[in-house]
Amino acid sequence: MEAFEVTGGRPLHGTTMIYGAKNAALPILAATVMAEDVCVIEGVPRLQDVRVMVEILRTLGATVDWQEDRLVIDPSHIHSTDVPSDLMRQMRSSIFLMGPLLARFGEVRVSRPGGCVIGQRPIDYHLRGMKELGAKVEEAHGYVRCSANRLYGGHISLDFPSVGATENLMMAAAYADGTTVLENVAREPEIVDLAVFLQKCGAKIEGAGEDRIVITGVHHLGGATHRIIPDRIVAGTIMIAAAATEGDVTLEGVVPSHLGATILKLRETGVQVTIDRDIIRVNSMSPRRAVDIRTAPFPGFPTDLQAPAMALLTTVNGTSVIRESVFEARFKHVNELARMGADIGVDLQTAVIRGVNRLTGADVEASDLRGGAALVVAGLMAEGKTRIEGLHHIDRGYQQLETMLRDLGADIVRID
Ligand SMILES: CC(=O)N[C@H]1[C@@H](OP(=O)(O)OP(=O)(O)OC[C@H]2O[C@@H](n3ccc(=O)[nH]c3=O)[C@H](O)[C@@H]2O)O[C@H](CO)[C@@H](O)[C@@H]1O
Ligand SMILES: C=C(OP(=O)(O)O)C(=O)O
Repeated sequence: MEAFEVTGGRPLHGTTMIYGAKNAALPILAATVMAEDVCVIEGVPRLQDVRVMVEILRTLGATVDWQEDRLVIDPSHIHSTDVPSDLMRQMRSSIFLMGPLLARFGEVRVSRPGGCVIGQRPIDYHLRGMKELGAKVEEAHGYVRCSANRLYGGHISLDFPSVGATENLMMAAAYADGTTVLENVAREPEIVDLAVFLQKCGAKIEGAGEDRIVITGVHHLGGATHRIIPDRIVAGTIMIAAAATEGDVTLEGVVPSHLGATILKLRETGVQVTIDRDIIRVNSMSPRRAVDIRTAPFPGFPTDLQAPAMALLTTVNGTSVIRESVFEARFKHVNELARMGADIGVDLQTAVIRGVNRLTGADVEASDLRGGAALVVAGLMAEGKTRIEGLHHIDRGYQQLETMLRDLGADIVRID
């Protein structure tokens, strides 16, 4: 079994370039099945989830070729609308095939998606939305089949601004007859990126990035060339790791406005963060302070950075409180951080972190993607050696995290 071996205590120093966002690339790759011509998607990160999405597209009949960091996708020979359940199980983002396949081909068959186990993660908003657009939804034997001769514009208001449901419904509505109004939708930058890609293909979408999106359906989407936005969660993870190791790191190729809440919180802890166009520098030479964090949909503090932020807070002076308001079970990293000497109490969705003098290296296991990243941050801070198992979770969302960190001076190796 693969593991990371991290010897802590080395401040991160240097410059790193941030690659394309997993959470933007995955819905955009799924959306290419709606195009009638070749699409070129640039800046695609080489991650496990992307490999699974490529395999799904190929299984459906698309031609997909890697050219450096580019994916060239020809969807013109898609012959199946049935996403195999072994691929569905491998990641949450497989659900993004539902809207595009249904809209373009009139039917889709999927099973419940897999992904990080951080809560129940139902797909009821997705299904209710598809029904609102005129689809027949049948669930049996663990499969969901949606069908419709044509989808029709509708008025849908989400109970919670779900990122995935916003994206799935926006894609479906792009190909429906008439106008769709989506309300109480998510405003994440990845939603804007998906809308920009769809617009390049010919879709008519207004309001992406706000809480109300209006889509006027079209009957043809062409191909397009599109570059994926930089990964704000990877950037945030590196910023937190720099702060946690009292380092000095410059990130290039970022969009600082995507990281507003993260920058504010880091500054509140006493870390110096400077911004110059698409460059962020994190300098953390002085002692840090405890802070309280509440995760929330964008522009709030991202739930995907909750675990790495918790690792950082384990050794700051005072007591920090983290409230996880997006997912009901996203504290699995707490027990592993405790093995390393962290003092954290959890009550439902609230964690109270009492700062300790230092963490000590231990054998720990990642049980989800960002929880895994938190253990890496903790390992970089800890005295001695930390061995982190469960790398398949981390590899879902970080492109060779160990190489990126080693280039910044960390002592981290992947061992078998
Ligand atoms: C591939 C991708 O982009 N993943 C991101 C996406 O996940 P994902 O799109 O799965 O997250 P959602 O925004 O949909 O989930 C938010 C909350 O809504 C609930 N919910 C969602 C859909 C639904 O049909 N019913 C329902 O109850 C979920 O259980 C959760 O409690 O947004 C999350 C919240 O920012 C991030 O942590 C994930 O990294
Ligand atoms: C939870 C995440 O991913 P997914 O939605 O793909 O499980 C994540 O990226 O942190």
